[in-house]
Amino acid sequence: MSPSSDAQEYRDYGLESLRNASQSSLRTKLKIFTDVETPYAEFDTEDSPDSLFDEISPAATSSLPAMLHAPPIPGLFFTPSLLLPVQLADDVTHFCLDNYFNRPGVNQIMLFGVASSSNAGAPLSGLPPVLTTLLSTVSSLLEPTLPPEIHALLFPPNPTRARQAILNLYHPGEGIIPHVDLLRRFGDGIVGVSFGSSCVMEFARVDKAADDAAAPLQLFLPERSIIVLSGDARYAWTHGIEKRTADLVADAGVHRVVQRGVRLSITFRWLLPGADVVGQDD
Ligand SMILES: O=C(O)CCC(=O)C(=O)O
Ligand SMILES: [Fe+2]
Repeated sequence: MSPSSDAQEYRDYGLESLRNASQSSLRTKLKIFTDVETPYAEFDTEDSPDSLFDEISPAATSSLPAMLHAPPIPGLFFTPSLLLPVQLADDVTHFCLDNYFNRPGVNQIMLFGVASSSNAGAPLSGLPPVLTTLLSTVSSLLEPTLPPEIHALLFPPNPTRARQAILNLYHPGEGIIPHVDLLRRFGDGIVGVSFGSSCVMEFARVDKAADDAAAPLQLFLPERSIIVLSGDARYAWTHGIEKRTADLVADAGVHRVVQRGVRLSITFRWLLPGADVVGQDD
């Protein structure tokens, strides 16, 4: 599927109601544009399509158990056994909680890293060192499991685009409405890491008339796991997380209930040209 305008995106993917949901519950977002030369922070309480969180509405589990393995969605890559080292996951979690989620009500942070124009070979800079370490570890972990072109899409040797890291903090009972990441703002190749708690991510066809549009596919994301969305998984399927306090998982034929704890996710996305202008919110 080729990217279309955001207007169509809202119509087709239900993001209008997502916007409304976030308007009724303005949450404080801290938007930090990081750049080695000119770091600064901007507090932003405006609504934007990045505010996808739901209010707490605890429910039990869904009736359908989630899978432990990647559902057959082209461009979705997930290896359940591929986990970040515990020490790095702890370091990232503590750094983020201490530095970004240390004020009440903040549950979403956006950080931006840019390629250094003077040193094309340097890693993307501007992100805090713990996140550049995270990126390089994720790159090494994923390399043997991903098709080379997908690895190169996510981790090009000489990045030319700015990278956004969006940090989302979920308490049990919170979720994120099914959505396609903004088409005009973000490019192809998205990588997400879970910290602190597992959750179940649901995928649904954007095209409701498609043969496989019947029921959303549910994937269990353990803490420290890594998920990659590209191609159809990025453009032709929505992803979301149900507001639940626990998830039902099918594990070798046995159904398990997995309680949710506080989950931090870090999602890296490429900003499209022009989308890195400060304050531009579509
Ligand atoms: O929490 C997650 O893993 C998903 C976050 C997400 O989809 C987003 O911020 O667009
Ligand atoms: Fe998303």
